[in-house]
Amino acid sequence: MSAIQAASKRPVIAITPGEPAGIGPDLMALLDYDEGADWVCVADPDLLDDRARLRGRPRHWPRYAPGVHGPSVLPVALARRATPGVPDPANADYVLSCLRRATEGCLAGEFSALITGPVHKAVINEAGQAFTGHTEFLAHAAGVTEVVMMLAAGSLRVALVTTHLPLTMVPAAITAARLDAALDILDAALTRDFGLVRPAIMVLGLNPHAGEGGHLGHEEIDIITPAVKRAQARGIRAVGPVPADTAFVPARLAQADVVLAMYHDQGLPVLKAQGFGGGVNVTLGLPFPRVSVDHGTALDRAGTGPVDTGSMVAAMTLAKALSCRHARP
Ligand SMILES: NC(=O)c1ccc[n+]([C@@H]2O[C@H](COP(=O)([O-])OP(=O)(O)OC[C@H]3O[C@@H](n4cnc5c(N)ncnc54)[C@H](O)[C@@H]3O)[C@@H](O)[C@H]2O)c1
Ligand SMILES: N[C@H](C(=O)O)[C@H](O)COP(=O)(O)O
Repeated sequence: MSAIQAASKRPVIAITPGEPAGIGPDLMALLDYDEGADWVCVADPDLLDDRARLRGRPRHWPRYAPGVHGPSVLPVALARRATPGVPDPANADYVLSCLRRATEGCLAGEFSALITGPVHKAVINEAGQAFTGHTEFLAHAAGVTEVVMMLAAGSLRVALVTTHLPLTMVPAAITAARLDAALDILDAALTRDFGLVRPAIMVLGLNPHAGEGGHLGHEEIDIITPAVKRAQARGIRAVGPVPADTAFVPARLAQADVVLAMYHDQGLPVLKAQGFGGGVNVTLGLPFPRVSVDHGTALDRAGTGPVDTGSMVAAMTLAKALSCRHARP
C-alpha cells in the first residue's frame, strides 16, 4: 500500500471507462460510488460531463489529487468529442493512454487495483494499434509472461488456458508449459486472493468427448492428461480432462471450484448465459488486482438505452476486497 493509501486507510482504485462511444461513460454517470474506497476515473472530464448530462445525472467530478476522497477524475484528453454508439479510431490512442496511465499507477503503488470498462478491440486495431484485449495488454505492460483470465458469476468460475486467439491457433497454443503455468497461477490466486483451501480445478478437454480415447483427437492424451498429472504431483487438486459438454452439468460442477476451459468460447458462453450482468472478469497473475465487467461496449445502449450497472458494481466490490488482500504483508 502506498503512503497515500496508508494515510487514508482505504483503497485508491483506478477505473478506466474504456471505449468513449460505448456504455463505460454511462456507467460512470449512473453508479453510486461506495464510500469505502477512493475511485479515480482515468478519463476525459468533458466526456464524463457530456454523458452525465445525457443521462440526466449531472455530477461534479473533483480532480484527482492526494487527499481527495470519493470519486475523482484523473484527466486524459480525448482526441475528438465522442458520439455515443459510434466508435472513432481517432480516439483509440486516448483509450490506450487511459489504460497506460492507470496501469503505471498500479505498478507504482499509487493505485491499489484497476477496474476496466469495456473497450472496442476492432476500432483500436483499425487505428493501427495491435490490441487483442486488456488481459494481454496488462501482462505485457507489467512484464509478466503468463496470466490467466477468469470470469466469475455467483458460484461459477471459469478460467481460460487461451484467451483472444483465432480458433485455428488454439490447439498449438495448448502446450505443456502453458497448462503448467495456468494451473499454478489459478491454484495460487484462488488460494491467496479468493480464500479457497486447495481449490478443486476441473480441467476440460479440447476435443468432443475429451477426445474419445484418442479417436476424436490426441491433445487430451498427449498434453492435457500429463499436465493434470504433473499438477497433482505438485499438490494441486486438478481433475480431468473432462468432456466440455457435460462439465457444466450441475452435479459435476458442484465438485469443482473452478472450470479451466481450453479456449474463450468453450467456457464463457456458459458463464455469460448464467450470470451476464452480474459477473466479473479478473486477471490472475498480475502484480496488482485487475477486475473488469463481464460485458462489452453495448454501443446500441450508449447515451440513451437502459444500462445494467450490476457487473460494474460487482467489479468494484471485488476490486475493493482484492485491494485489501493484496495490501496484507
Ligand atoms: N471488458 C471488455 O473490454 C470487453 C468485454 C467483452 C466484449 N468487449 C468488446 O465489446 C464489443 C461489443 O461486444 P458484444 O456486442 O459481443 O457484447 P456486448 O456485451 O457489448 O453486447 C451484447 C448484448 O448485451 C447488451 N449489454 C451489454 N452490456 C450491457 C449492460 N451493462 N446493460 C444492459 N445491456 C448490456 C448489449 O446491448 C447487447 O445487446 C466488442 O468489440 C468486444 O470485443 C469488451
Ligand atoms: N474475454 C472477455 C469477455 O468475453 O468478457 C473480454 O473480451 C474482455 O477481455 P479483456 O479483459 O482481456 O479485455
